[in-house]
Amino acid sequence: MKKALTIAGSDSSGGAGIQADLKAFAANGVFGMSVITAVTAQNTQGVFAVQDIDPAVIAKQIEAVFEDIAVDAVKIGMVSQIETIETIAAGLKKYQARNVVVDPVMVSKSGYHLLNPAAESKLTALLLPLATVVTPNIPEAEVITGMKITSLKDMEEAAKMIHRFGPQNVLLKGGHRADDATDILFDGNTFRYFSSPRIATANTHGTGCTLSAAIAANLARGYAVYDAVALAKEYITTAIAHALAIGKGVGPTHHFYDLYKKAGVFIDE
Ligand SMILES: Nc1ncnc2c1ncn2[C@@H]1O[C@H](COP(=O)(O)OP(=O)(O)O)[C@@H](O)[C@H]1O
Ligand SMILES: Cc1ncc(COP(=O)(O)O)c(N)n1
Repeated sequence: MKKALTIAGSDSSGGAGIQADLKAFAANGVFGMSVITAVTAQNTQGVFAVQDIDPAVIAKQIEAVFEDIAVDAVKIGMVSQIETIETIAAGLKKYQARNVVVDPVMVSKSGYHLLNPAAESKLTALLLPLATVVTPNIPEAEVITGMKITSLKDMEEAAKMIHRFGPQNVLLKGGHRADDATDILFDGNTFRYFSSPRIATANTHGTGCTLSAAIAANLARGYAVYDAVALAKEYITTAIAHALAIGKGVGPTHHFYDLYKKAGVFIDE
């Protein structure tokens, strides 16, 4: 079985972060492992506290995994602080990690800064060059590029600018626009579009985490980047279409819809 590692923050409500990644790994057929960068006290309504993990302990988690197990892909999510980013970059280089998907998580849907704004340029400088695919949403792409993004043309322009920071591929997600949910993949030469109708739902907690983890799982299984993204886009669309109205706020995506359906489990219980 292929093995994927998530390096990210814990979401106590299970909808985003490490928890979403491990569910997406399992549902996409890979063995999931985790390096926890921060513990958040979070639910569908907001983020209430964050404890960043000591960088020495992050380094040890990375070491414990890579010294023992062959890692087929890595997904990076919430990275909190400058020292966290430096530690992760050093670890990925030391172990020559491959199939690295960087989700440049900055601000939660509830408006909480999961990345210290002082660390934004560090993330761009140290993690983007190590990425096989970087997956910014529109607000993150605006921070990375400094440009305002409204149209698909703007998204293409921003993807080009982000590519100059060194990732092999940029997947600029269009979830935050009003139109169809169109994501753009740029490999330095060609733009490819992944589109789905916008699903009318309030429950989109963890969509970015889920998508990037599914891409990492597909890369671990040997899919080329385009196919890994195409399959992950199908996965996230199904997961959003059947998102769960859990909690009082923005509910999580449904990771096991297809499996539950096959098993005859009453999925909306
Ligand atoms: N309402 C929606 N309907 C269909 N797809 C969506 C919807 N919202 C987001 N997506 C898709 O979910 C994925 C995550 O996108 P986005 O919400 O932009 O990321 P993030 O969670 O990082 O803010 C993308 O593929 C995006 O197109
Ligand atoms: C620990 C953690 N990591 C990431 C996110 C972003 O979630 P989203 O995918 O909804 O933007 C989050 N809310 N919490």
